[in-house]
Amino acid sequence: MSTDTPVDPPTNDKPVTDDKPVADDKTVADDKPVAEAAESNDAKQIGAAEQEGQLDGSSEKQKGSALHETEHNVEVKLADLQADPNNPLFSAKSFEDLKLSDALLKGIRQMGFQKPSKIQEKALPLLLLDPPTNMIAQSQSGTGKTAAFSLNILSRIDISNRSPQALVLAPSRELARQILGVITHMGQFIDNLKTMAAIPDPTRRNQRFEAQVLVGTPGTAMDMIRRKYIDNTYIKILVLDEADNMLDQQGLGDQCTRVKQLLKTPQTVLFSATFPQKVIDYANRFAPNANVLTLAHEELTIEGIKQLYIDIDQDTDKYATLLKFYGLMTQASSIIFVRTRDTAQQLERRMVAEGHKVAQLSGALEGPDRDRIIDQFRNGQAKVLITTNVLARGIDVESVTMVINYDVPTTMRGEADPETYLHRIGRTGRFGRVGVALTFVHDRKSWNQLNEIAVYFKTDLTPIDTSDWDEVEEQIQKVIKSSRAGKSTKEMTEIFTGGA
Ligand SMILES: Nc1ncnc2c1ncn2[C@@H]1O[C@H](COP(=O)(O)OP(=O)(O)OP(=O)(O)O)[C@@H](O)[C@H]1O
Repeated sequence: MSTDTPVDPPTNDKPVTDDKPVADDKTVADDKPVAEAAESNDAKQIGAAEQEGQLDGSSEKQKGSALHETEHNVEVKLADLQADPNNPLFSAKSFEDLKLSDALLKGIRQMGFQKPSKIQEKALPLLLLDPPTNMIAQSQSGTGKTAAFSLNILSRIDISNRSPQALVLAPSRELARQILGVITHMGQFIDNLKTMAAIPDPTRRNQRFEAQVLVGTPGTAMDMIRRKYIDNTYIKILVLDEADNMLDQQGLGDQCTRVKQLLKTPQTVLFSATFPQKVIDYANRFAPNANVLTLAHEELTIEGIKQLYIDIDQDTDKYATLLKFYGLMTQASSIIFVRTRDTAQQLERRMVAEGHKVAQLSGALEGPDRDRIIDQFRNGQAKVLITTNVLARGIDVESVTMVINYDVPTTMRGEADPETYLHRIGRTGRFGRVGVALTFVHDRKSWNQLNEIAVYFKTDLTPIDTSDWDEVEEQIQKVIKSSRAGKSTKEMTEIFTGGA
């Protein structure tokens, strides 16, 4: 039974100056404890800073721990997926059709993008409308939402003006750094473009943010605007990435609202893979009269992610089971999600003491440590990352082939949390790749929670047959090995049903 305490602010967003902060810098726990009853185990089939170089690894593909295969192979498979009208990566148009500047087209090509995805093709023309119109847009994890809103920003800014004109807010410093990396990379051929991070940074004190594009976390952005280090006069685009998450959390939602109130009627753009009903009304008020692109929740699961679960006798056996997967976890990169900071720290200590190489990142760490750890994970120096929900959303590391839900994701009230499940597993299987998502259940309660998630998404989760570990290993290995070859879902299903 776990009695650990959580409280993991997603932004770790402390004021960056040494003056007294203007406002309380509220932070919100990203994971909360749930009193776990040791209930009977009865699992059944579950059905139905100034950015000149690279800030966060996202501007260069770092394949440190990816499996090797030819780029040609990947591109052929991706082209197939992008030619299928039912696939979220499909588009009928080319980037040239989207009326982007030559500098942007060059940037996109430099990033290796051949064709837009569905969300890019649909959202961009609406975002670029004149007069600017608000947008609420949803698309599956890993389908290129960042590029969609970044291309709008980079098309709209007036480069002759050095003042901030676009502000992107994200729920974690890691995601803010990643988005900044994407925008900077994409805009590298735009002369005189300046981009900067508005995240807690003790090395920057009392300095103004002179850049056309700012990407930050809500608390810091709010604080910096109030102290006039960010000039709000010309900010004409406000983007909330992972918008449902930010608007739904009391602290972050308040901060986002304050930021918006400090701006003069910006084009307000909300993006996420999930928009649960409970935040839709708030989203509509936050971005009034928006063009809306949404999906039904049955459409949200990504085909390339093979969803498995393992039924473990009791909580105390979870650790032993985890270790059985260690070999598979280190084949490429893996993320282990746990509910609380304490579990993350304990798991790290135990695994390291037993000679395993793992890294751990939670909101308990200071910003520079967080940056170091995520960068090590991106470049493959660390292959196994233990983390909390702080990294559940948005993080894009293409070598991640396996996600383990050591704890089933739950809300603060201990109910199943389908949205967090979807975001967590979406750290793999990105943009046409495949991956494995494995969830541990260890009692009736966790089984019920996972079942609720499966029913919500109308998706099937495959149980792992623990009577033959060699077979389990072989099956997972087949998926992992095919992970960058765009293996089709049909082929993956065959692997797990013995048909291959
Ligand atoms: N048109 C494209 N062609 C090829 N790759 C692309 C294209 N657009 C985006 N990508 C790549 O796809 C990956 C996922 O993109 P991104 O991180 O924007 O997804 P997302 O939709 O924001 O996911 P999440 O919901 O998890 O935040 C990135 O590595 C990005 O470089």
